[in-house]
Amino acid sequence: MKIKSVMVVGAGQMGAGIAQVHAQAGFDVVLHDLDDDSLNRGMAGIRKNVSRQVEKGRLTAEEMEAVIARITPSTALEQAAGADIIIEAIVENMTSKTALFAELDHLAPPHTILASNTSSLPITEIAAATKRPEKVVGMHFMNPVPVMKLVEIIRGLATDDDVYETVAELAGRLQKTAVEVNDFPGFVSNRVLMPMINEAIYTVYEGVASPEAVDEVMKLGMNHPMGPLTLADFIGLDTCLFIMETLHEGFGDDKYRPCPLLRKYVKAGWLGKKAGRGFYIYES
Ligand SMILES: CC(=O)CC(=O)SCCNC(=O)CCNC(=O)[C@H](O)C(C)(C)COP(=O)(O)OP(=O)(O)OC[C@H]1O[C@@H](n2cnc3c(N)ncnc32)[C@H](O)[C@@H]1OP(=O)(O)O
Ligand SMILES: NC(=O)C1=CN([C@@H]2O[C@H](COP(=O)(O)OP(=O)(O)OC[C@H]3O[C@@H](n4cnc5c(N)ncnc54)[C@H](OP(=O)(O)O)[C@@H]3O)[C@@H](O)[C@H]2O)C=CC1
Repeated sequence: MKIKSVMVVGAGQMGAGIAQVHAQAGFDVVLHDLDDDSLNRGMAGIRKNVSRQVEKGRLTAEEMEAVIARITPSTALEQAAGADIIIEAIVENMTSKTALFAELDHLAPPHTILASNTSSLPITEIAAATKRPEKVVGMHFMNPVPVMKLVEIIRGLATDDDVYETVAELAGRLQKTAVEVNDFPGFVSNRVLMPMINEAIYTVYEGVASPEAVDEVMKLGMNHPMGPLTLADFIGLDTCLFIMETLHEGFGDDKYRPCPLLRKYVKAGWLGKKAGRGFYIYES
């Protein structure tokens, strides 16, 4: 199937990035969120990102306006009726995602692919909330979406080969590389990345070193572009905790136990960069 129209649900840091890369690749995109404030924040982030490309001389001001004009912000989920693919990027919570997928299943035409950008939750379980599990797939973009080349594509138990091919081809049209993985908690990316971040948080919790020192060790010693605590703040500490909980529960293995300091920060509302405070303090 050739994708022509795209809907992205959730206009947070990932949803906005996903809408941006599709608009830049020439697709018409509906960007949905629950309220106008979230949509305005998402659209402002997109404008800021695309205008950086104008400053760097890669796009003209007219091209920038054309990219932004291809994105229609909307609070009406009924727009699902016009989409060939819907990419969900709402909060990393199974109850919220299954409720949304059940609703999308009612609103979208039978041919529409329902994709989830989940970081860790089982695609098979999300698919079971619909009557079209064969058309449900994981399409896991990396943050920041406009920069990172990978899309991890996750096959649920029932995902059709055609659906996998269509989504892999779509990733190619976005200039990204698709990597196929099977449906296990955390897939590959977060099964490997998140325990490293959780362990870095333990080193701070146990007083082994300050956040700055931990980050410096990993940047200078391992050539990571960001230290793990800066990266955790960048991802969002709520999302990091959700992912660790999914790994812990999914494998039943205590090696995935979320660090108590991570829980404490999330309870305090210190969610990282998006909240202005996490392991570091950010100016708005
Ligand atoms: C949790 C999950 O489920 C999965 C995940 O996503 S895990 C997170 C995966 N992501 C990472 O690991 C990111 C690690 N960090 C990095 O790769 C780099 O620090 C970075 C790309 C974010 C920034 O790179 P940098 O060299 O330090 O900064 P900088 O020179 O300012 O930026 C490099 C480019 O990225 C762009 N960029 C930086 N931050 C950006 C953002 N938030 N949004 C969009 N573009 C951004 C810049 O405009 C610049 O673009 P050009 O090369 O086209 O000029
Ligand atoms: N952060 C990251 O680095 C990565 C995250 N992901 C995954 O992407 C998803 C989104 O993460 P991220 O963008 O960071 O999160 P954010 O918190 O930045 O954004 C989530 C957005 O979804 C909105 N939302 C919540 N529930 C609904 C709903 N039922 N319908 C429509 N919109 C809704 C939120 O609105 P409000 O604020 O009003 O609640 C918010 O605007 C998660 O599944 C996450 O695991 C994947 C790769 C990387």
